[in-house]
Amino acid sequence: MFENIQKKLSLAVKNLAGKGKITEKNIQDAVRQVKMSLLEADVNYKVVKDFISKVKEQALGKAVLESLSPDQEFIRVVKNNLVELMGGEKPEKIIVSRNPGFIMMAGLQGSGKTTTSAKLANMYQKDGKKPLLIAADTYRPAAIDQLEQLGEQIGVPVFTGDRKNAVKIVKEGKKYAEKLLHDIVIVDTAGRLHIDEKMMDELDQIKELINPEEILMVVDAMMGQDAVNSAKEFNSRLELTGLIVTKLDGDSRGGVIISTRQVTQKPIKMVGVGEKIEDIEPFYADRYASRILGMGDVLSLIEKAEKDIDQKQAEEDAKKMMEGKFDLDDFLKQIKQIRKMGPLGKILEMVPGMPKENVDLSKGESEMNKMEAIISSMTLKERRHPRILNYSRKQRISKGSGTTLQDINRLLKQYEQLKKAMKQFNKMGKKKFLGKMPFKM
Ligand SMILES: Nc1nc2c(ncn2[C@@H]2O[C@H](COP(=O)(O)OP(=O)(O)OP(=O)(O)O)[C@@H](O)[C@H]2O)c(=O)[nH]1
Repeated sequence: MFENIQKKLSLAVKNLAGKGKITEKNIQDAVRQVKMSLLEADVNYKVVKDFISKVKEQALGKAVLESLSPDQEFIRVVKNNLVELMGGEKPEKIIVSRNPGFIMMAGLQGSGKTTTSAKLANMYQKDGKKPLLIAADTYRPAAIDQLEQLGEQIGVPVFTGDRKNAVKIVKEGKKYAEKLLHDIVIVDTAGRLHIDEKMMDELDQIKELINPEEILMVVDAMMGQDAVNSAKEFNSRLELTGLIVTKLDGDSRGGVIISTRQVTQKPIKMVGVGEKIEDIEPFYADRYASRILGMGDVLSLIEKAEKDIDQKQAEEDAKKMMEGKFDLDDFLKQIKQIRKMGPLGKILEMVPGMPKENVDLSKGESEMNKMEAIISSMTLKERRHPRILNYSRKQRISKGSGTTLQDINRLLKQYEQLKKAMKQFNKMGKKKFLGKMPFKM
């Protein structure tokens, strides 16, 4: 699946590798390839156009993350936008809150509607619910037999009524469900090869009758632009609540996911990934974006890089601190890092072995503000070598930071004490060090 898109994109970004930064000129080719790939995957032209201009704007304006190369950065931007295009990172759930709650299934013939109805029933049954299937696809009589067989296979009852009049079947099925206390009712409606007025009329009547919480259109991923057009029509007539895209396991072009979502503005709630009854899963836009881009390794690397930058820095700083090698610049970085985590006092409580009494960092936010202001007013040289801080330098800093000379001296004292304490801590090992402390941990 998605192979075409993957190959094209791989080629396009390969040409970006080795370039120093992202410019209009060097992404031209990659942008064109992304555009072609999406168009070839049957994504609607207008959707592609908007997508491309957004990606371009973001990629160009962006400072490349330190640990990423421009090609990786470009993929990152494309991926983030793809995820957004497909509805964001969180999968949207099918919501059934009433008792019984009705799910109405709609879609063209052969889209996988009957199979998907059974898959859903099976899913709910496994979840401890008591589902009922209503077979209202009278247009293709074999569909009723098919649903009966599937129902038997999964042990979920199937209401078939007189097998002739869909509206009547649903009406009786509803009563049946209420009587037998089924909590979720899934109605398999008729499909046609093409949308026609008679079918839509029937769907309207069924909708009126059951007032469904979910109206899900089943769309075949292999159907390309036809699927998109029919989704648009179904939605304008029935007001869908979501889509289920089937056959994503096959050789389909994944563009249907993007286009149907865009054209209807309705979420993809589930996807069908095989013919077996268990082959249904929630839709994770994130995963599909990765699959579309076909760069699993690069993408996980990018994600890791994003997370690691802070982490690596923190580890390096911590190591420096433990060795007593940190300067005031590191001290400032630590303060900033700590501030991100929350109130200082709380954090210090969590640090075992922190010499709270000797180094009084726990005076709270205002103290931290002062510290930050003081160090920020120093030159880099002063931060690296605090020993050069003579009276006139301190006076300048005091003015610049709006603090007193005492504040500055206190900070320097604390810094020296912490440095000493850390060195000692590192040399002795935690156990011995704590034994020397005037308080118990
Ligand atoms: N590979 C694959 N096949 C699927 C999937 N979902 C459904 N199918 C197959 O698609 C074919 C058509 O599915 P049906 O459920 O009969 O289609 P339908 O939409 O109910 O068709 P009508 O009842 O005629 O409207 C069947 O052979 C299913 O096994 C899927 O996610 N992956």
